[in-house]
Amino acid sequence: MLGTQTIVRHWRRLDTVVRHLVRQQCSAMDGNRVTAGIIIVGDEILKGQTQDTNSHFLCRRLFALGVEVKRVSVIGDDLDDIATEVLEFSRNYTHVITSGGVGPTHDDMTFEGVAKAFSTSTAPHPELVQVLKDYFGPDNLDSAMMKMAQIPSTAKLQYGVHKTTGERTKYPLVSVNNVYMFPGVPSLMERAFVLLEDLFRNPDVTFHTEELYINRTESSIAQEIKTVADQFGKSVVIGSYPDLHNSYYQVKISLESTSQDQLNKASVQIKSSVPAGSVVPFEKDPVGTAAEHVYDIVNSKVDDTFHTSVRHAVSIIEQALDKYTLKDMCLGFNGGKDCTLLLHLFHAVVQKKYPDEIGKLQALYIRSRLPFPEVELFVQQACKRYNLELIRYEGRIKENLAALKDGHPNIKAVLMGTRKTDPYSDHLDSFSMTDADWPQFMRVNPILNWTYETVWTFLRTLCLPYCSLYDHGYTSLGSMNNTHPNPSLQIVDSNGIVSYKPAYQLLDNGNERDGRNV
Ligand SMILES: Cc1cc2nc3c(=O)[nH]c(=O)nc-3n(C[C@H](O)[C@H](O)[C@H](O)COP(=O)(O)OP(=O)(O)OC[C@H]3O[C@@H](n4cnc5c(N)ncnc54)[C@H](O)[C@@H]3O)c2cc1C
Ligand SMILES: [Co+2]
Ligand SMILES: [K+]
Ligand SMILES: [Mg+2]
Repeated sequence: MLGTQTIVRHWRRLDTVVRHLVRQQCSAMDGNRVTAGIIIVGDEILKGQTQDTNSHFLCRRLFALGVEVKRVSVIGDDLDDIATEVLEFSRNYTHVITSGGVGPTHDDMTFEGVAKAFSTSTAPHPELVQVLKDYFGPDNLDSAMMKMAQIPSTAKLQYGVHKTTGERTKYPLVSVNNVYMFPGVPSLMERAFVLLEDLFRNPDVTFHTEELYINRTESSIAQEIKTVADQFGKSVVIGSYPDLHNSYYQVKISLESTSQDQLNKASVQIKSSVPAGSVVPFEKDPVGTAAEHVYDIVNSKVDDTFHTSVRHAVSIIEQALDKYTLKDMCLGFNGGKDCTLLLHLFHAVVQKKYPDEIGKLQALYIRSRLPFPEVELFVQQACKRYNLELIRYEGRIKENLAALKDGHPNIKAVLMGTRKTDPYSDHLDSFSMTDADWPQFMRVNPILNWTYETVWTFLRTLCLPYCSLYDHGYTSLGSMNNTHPNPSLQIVDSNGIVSYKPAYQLLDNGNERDGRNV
C-alpha cells in the first residue's frame, strides 16, 4: 500500500517533470525569449507637464532581468485607449507593465481600462479594502480612496518581499493575466518594482556585470569609452555615470553582457585606453564587508605602522567588548575623521563578534554651537549607513556628559577617536577614566597612537565615506567660527583663484590643526 505522503511525493516529482518538459517546449518555440511592453498612462506626460522617467527605469531594470522590452507606449487617461492598448500588448508580449492611473481621483482609470480590455468589470476587492484601511487608517478613508480598491474582478494581488528582512510589503500590486499595474509616482513605482522583479526575471539569461571606477572627468574619457562601446556594439552594454560628490572616483563605468568572455575583453580594452592609473579600486559596500576587510588587515603578516595600528585598535575594542555590553557603551561621534574611522572599526569588531544579530551601536553626538552643515549631513548619513542609535545633545561637552549620565544611566564607557596629538591628550591611556572634575565615564581610546597619515591610509584604503569638508582642504574640524581650510593645502592658479587640495594630501603631520584657531 502506498501512504498518502508517498503519493504526494510521487505526484510532486511527476509535476516537476511535466513542468520541466513544458518549459523546454516553450523555450524551443520562442528561443528563451521573455518580452515586455510598457504602457505609460497620463495626460500630464502627453502635454509635456511631466517628463516620463518611469519607462527609462523600467527598461533598465527589465534589461538586467534578461527581459527584452519590445515597445513603450504613452497614452492619455482615456478608458478606451487604455483598454485597446492593454489588450494588444497583452497578446503580443510576455509581460505588460502599466504605470500611472491607479490613484483615487476621477482621471485614474487604469483598473477600469484593464477590466474593459479583458471584458470584465471592476468591483471592490475585500482584501484590498482591508489593506487600504490598515494603510491609511479607517478614518482617513473617504469614498475617493475606496476607489483604489475597485479593481478588475479577475485581478490578483501581488505582495513584494523585502530581500534582506523577508518581510512582506503592506501594499500589494494589482495584476490581471499578464498585466501588472504600477503607480505612476516614480519613487513608489521604483520601490514596488524592485520588490516584485522576480515576477519578470528570465531564468534562462544570465547577465554578467562589472563596474570600473575612474578618477578622471567624464568628458576627458568620453571618446575612449565611446570607441570601446562602438567596437562591442550590442554584445556589451556600457554605461557611464558621473558622480560629482564621491571622494574616490569621478565616473562609474558599468559593463553588462550575457557573455563573460566578451565582458572581460571590453573591460580590458577600457582599462588600457584610459590614462594609466585612472582606474581606481572602489568598495561599494564598505559597511557590509567591514569585518572581513578589517580582519584581513589584523591577520595579515605585514608589520608596518598601518597594520600594527589597526591590530592594536582592534584589540582595544575587543577588550572593551569583553568588559562592557553594547548597551553599556557608546561612541563619541562628532563627524570628524578620527571617530569616523573608529566607528568603522567598532562596527567591524561587533560584526565579527555577533555575526547573526548585529546590535544597534549607540553614538553620542554633542552638536557644537555653530556646526558645519556638511558635518550635520555626514552625521545623519553615518547614522543610516551604520544603523546607529544617535544620542544627541547640544552645547558644552562637560555639561552634556552630565545629562548623558542622567538620561542614559546604563552607559559606562565612551569610545573616543582621541589621538595623543590632540590638546591635553598626551597623558591618556587606552582606558582612562574622565578627569575627577568631569562626569565619570570610562574613556576608551583605541587610536591614541595613530598618526595623521595612518588615519588617512585607513579611511582611503577601505574606501570609507568621510565628511566632504576634508576633500576641500579642511584637515581638522571644529565649529564654523573657528575652522578654516588648512593653509598648507592651498593652491592658487594662474588667474589667482584659490582652491584647496584634499586633506589626505597633507604631507607634514605636524600642521594638521593649522586651520583651527583653537
Ligand atoms: C566623552 C568625552 C569625555 C571627555 N572627558 C574629558 C575629561 O575627562 N577631561 C577633559 O579635560 N576633557 C574631556 N573631554 C573633552 C576632550 O578632551 C576634548 O576637549 C574634546 O573632545 C574636543 O577635542 P578636540 O577638538 O581636540 O578633538 P576631536 O578630535 O574633535 O575629538 C576627539 C574625540 O572626542 C570625541 N568627541 C569630540 N567632540 C565630540 C562631540 N562634540 N560629540 C561627541 N564626541 C565628541 C570623538 O570621539 C572625537 O574623535 C571629553 C570629551 C568627551 C566627548
Ligand atoms: Co563638494
Ligand atoms: K567626484
Ligand atoms: Mg581629532
